[in-house]
Amino acid sequence: MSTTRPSTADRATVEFAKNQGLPGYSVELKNVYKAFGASQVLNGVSVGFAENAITTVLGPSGTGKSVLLKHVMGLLEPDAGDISVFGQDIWDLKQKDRYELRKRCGVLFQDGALFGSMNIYDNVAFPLRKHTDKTEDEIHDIVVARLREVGLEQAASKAPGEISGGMRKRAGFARALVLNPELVMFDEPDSGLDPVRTSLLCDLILEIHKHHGGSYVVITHDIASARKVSDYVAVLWRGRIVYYGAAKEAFECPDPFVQQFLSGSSSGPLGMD
Ligand SMILES: Nc1ncnc2c1ncn2[C@@H]1O[C@H](COP(=O)(O)OP(=O)(O)OP(=O)(O)O)[C@@H](O)[C@H]1O
Repeated sequence: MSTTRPSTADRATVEFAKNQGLPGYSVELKNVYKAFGASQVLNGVSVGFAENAITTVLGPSGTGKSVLLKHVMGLLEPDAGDISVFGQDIWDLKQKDRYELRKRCGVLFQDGALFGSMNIYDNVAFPLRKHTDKTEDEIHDIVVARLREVGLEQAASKAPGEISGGMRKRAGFARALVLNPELVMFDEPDSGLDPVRTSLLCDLILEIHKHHGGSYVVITHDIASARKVSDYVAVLWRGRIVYYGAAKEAFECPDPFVQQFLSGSSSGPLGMD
């Protein structure tokens, strides 16, 4: 008897994960569509991001990876489709509740998105001062611990402009972690870093994930980073998830597009368009 291989869309659903005895998903997108004017960027995206695991969303430049991330953050509203975070449909929530939900999520933007007018310590302390009633002593302990974790204890008093791009990313990572988020999203953490610093940042992501757990979503087009950090891989192309699976399987996937993309080859269905 032949068994039918489940489709990418099936494999990325909560129901499938439950049936397979796999962990559930912190985030689930079902048939999400988004256009900007005539440009259809998300064209029926269905994918889940597993609890307590690192999922990488890979895809060529301009394919909508950052747009996808902004939908998960509730920063962009889909034209159609459902987005649930921690089991709650974010667009069914009142704005106040969506805001509360967002506090359970940390984001590391491409450039760290630090406030240029604040030193590194104050940047990392900012979410604690804004969203909690903690005393300055309590905030101090948390900020110092987080800065130590990312190797920036000595840079606490520096301005973002006085440290390197890699250090800014690490500071952004420390800030993304201060509220103990259950979901952390990384928008191209490797952009602008040389291969050695990219590899070190990947080590840091793995180490901190091992220590704190949670659901991590890494958006990138860097295959080496994906190989290093991923438990699961989702490949986004032309507004759809064309592949979803365990990282080990992904790199052996026979699909010509996935193979071309994951091997970085110039021959295959993916061109410059
Ligand atoms: N707010 C917006 N208004 C109009 N178009 C947008 C907006 N945000 C994104 N786009 C368009 O959506 C498309 C996808 O952009 P996105 O930044 O998500 O790509 P990406 O896959 O993250 O690319 P890269 O890997 O190069 O960062 C692009 O054509 C972009 O111009």
